[in-house]
Amino acid sequence: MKRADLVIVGAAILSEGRLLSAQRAEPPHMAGGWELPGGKVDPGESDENALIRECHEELNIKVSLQARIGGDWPLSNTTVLRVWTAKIIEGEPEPLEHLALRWLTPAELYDVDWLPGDRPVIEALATHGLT
Ligand SMILES: Nc1nc2c([nH]c(=O)n2[C@H]2C[C@H](O)[C@@H](COP(=O)(O)OP(=O)(O)OP(=O)(O)O)O2)c(=O)[nH]1
Repeated sequence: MKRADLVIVGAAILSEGRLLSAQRAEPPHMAGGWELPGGKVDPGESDENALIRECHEELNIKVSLQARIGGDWPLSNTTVLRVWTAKIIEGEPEPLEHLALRWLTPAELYDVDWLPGDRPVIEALATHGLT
């Protein structure tokens, strides 16, 4: 099996039993879809540091990572998504690079239009519980 060329890291940020979802602003074919905050791991950077950096750049918060959810979630033939649950240790999330942010309770988990690659992850998170 081919190793993934590109690793995307995503944060399932949890607070008071809710999950933070973020609405993509670009590219045009993904704009409006909802995702977990995160992004590409830079060369030489650890997955964990990339995720902490992305949360700061995108949301202006400091997070601490908790549990890995699953393994490599495929996004395409060459890209995988790796997900950690996270807690906010400083700041209030601001949509610096997203169209909107929304906190979802367990009952609201499927109220947003998740990007296709995220849907199995959201199911795993529902099983994990939003704590
Ligand atoms: N961050 C994030 N990206 C996701 C998720 N699901 C999913 O399919 N993607 C896709 C969207 C993008 O094609 C890619 C992430 O790229 P990005 O553009 O967010 O990464 P980045 O912040 O490092 O961006 P840039 O420096 O290239 O602008 O992964 C998800 O839950 N979170």
